[in-house]
Amino acid sequence: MIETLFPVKLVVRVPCAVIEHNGKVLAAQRSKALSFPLKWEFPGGKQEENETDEETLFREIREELDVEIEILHKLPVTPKDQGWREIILVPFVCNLKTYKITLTEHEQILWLEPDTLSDLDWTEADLGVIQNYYAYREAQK
Ligand SMILES: Nc1nc2c([nH]c(=O)n2[C@H]2C[C@H](O)[C@@H](COP(=O)(O)OP(=O)(O)OP(=O)(O)O)O2)c(=O)[nH]1
Repeated sequence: MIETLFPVKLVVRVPCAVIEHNGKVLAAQRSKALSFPLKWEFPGGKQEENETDEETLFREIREELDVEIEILHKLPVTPKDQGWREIILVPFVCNLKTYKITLTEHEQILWLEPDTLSDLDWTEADLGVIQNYYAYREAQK
């Protein structure tokens, strides 16, 4: 019998935050030292075992920005096949509950007018998040 082996693809769930404040949205630039160096992303990170999406989000935002956030809305999940693994971005539109941001991992952050988000060089998966965020904003009007 001929057996075909299908390698199991790693699936990585990554909750992330589209943080709104005073009409602007926070974009974070990945560090030079990480994968996707200097690309822009929404802060967040990989889910750990036994965490809910929300628990991961709050933990990662505390770790990366040292702030507390509240969730306003869950956007559609955005999968991105990276060949050897699949990233599933789980984006949440959020507000700040505390305001003093201290960066621990990112190169820099920018607060952008929503319309100008797509001017930055985002990771590929984020392009879908931005489109879904625009659709959410349209539906709010
Ligand atoms: N937090 C976040 N990660 C994103 C976004 N878009 C995107 O492709 N990613 C990818 C980058 C990372 O590979 C992964 C998040 O992992 P992480 O931030 O917890 O850790 P990492 O850079 O050390 O991950 P790795 O690539 O080295 O495995 O998801 C995004 O908008 N936010």
